[in-house]
Order: sequence, then C-alpha cells, then structure tokens
Amino acid sequence: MALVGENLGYYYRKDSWILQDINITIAPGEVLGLSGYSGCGKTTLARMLAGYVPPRAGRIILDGRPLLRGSFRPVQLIYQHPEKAINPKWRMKDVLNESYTPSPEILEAFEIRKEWLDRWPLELSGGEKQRFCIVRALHPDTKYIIADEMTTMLDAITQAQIWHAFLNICQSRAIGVVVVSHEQSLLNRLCDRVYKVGLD
Ligand SMILES: Nc1ncnc2c1ncn2[C@@H]1O[C@H](COP(=O)(O)OP(=O)(O)OP(=O)(O)O)[C@@H](O)[C@H]1O
Repeated sequence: MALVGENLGYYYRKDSWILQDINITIAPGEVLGLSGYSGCGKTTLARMLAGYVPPRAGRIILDGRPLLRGSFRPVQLIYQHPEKAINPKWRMKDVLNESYTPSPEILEAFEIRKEWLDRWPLELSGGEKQRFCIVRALHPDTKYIIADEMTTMLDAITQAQIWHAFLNICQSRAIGVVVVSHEQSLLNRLCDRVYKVGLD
C-alpha cells in the first residue's frame, strides 16, 4: 500500500515551476523526512501528497490507484497551525469526535485532559489544540499522515513526548508518516530517511 508521487510538478504562477520531476515513494510504516530551505516547496509538496492540491504535473498513487479526493482521506494532513484545521464554533469534544470516537487510551497517550473537551478552541493553547488535530488524524482507516511542521510551536520536552506517542501508534498500525520540518536534527532523530526538496 505504498504512497507514490510520480513526476510531480507544481506552479502557482503559470510557467514559474516551484517543484519539478519529484519522484517519491513512502512505504507503510515508514517515516520519511522532507527537508529544504524556506520557500523551496515543502508545504506545497505535502499538500499534493495528501490530495489537498492536485499536482500541475504527475500524479499521486495510493495502493496502485490514483489518490481520490473523496470525503474520507486515507492520507491525512496535520498543519503547523491547528487554528487552520479547527472550526472555532465547535467545542473541542465535537472537533475530536468529528469523524470517529477516539479511545480513552489514545486521549491519555496525548495527555488530553477531560476538562478541555467542553472548552471552545479559543480557550486552549496552540499546543493543546494540536493534540486534538493529531488524534483526529489517527482515524482507524488512516494509511498515511503528512505532518507539516506539526510540533514547531512546542517546547522541546512536549515535542519529544508528542512524537513518541504519535510514532508509537503509527508504527503499531503501519501508518506511513511524512515529517516536514526545517529542523534537520529533528528529522535525523525521527526519520528512516530524508528527502531533500529543492537545491541548496
Ligand atoms: N498561494 C500561493 N500563491 C503564490 N505563491 C505561493 C502560494 N503559496 C506558496 N507560494 C510560493 O511557493 C513557494 C513554496 O512555498 P511553500 O510554502 O510550499 O514552501 P516551504 O518550503 O514549505 O516554505 P517554509 O519552509 O518557509 O514554510 C514559495 O516561494 C511561496 O512564496
């Protein structure tokens, strides 16, 4: 059930390609890093791999078939800023239960406190909200997760705890993970291999 990007290319302004001829394969359970200088196109590539943006060239294949943009996303994307992914008019328990009911164990693994569930998004910190986005992405049918600067806003200790919990679950379910980060030390620590986007 590999996730494959074949000859991918992207531009925002016509004839001004920011990504070209990207060939990338992620195996189930693999942790792949995406590195590269600021503005080289990491987020754009992440969005294409998750099926949020159709490539201008090439295609995304999941399990031998083109990735469909259906209602359920087998490739989940976690953004740097959880505010972008959470409806501000929903209480956190509704955000959490949007697509499945997470077990008490998974909530515990991410240290999500019971009293947070009745709060509005504005009443939680960015790091607290991000835990909900991570749990939500770990839907039972998720095959791949693209984590775009997922823990950039967190202190080093919380960052380490969250990655530990997250990668344990991904490993146990053979979920493939793409870690997008500008922090080379984080990529070296977490990833089986690192793909460099752009030239530098
Ligand atoms: N919606 C857009 N319209 C036009 N240009 C865009 C748009 N989004 C991004 N870009 C440009 O595309 C290039 C790649 O952006 P992208 O966000 O993918 O890079 P990145 O490697 O993730 O950057 P960073 O590490 O700084 O987050 C940048 O030059 C950026 O200015």
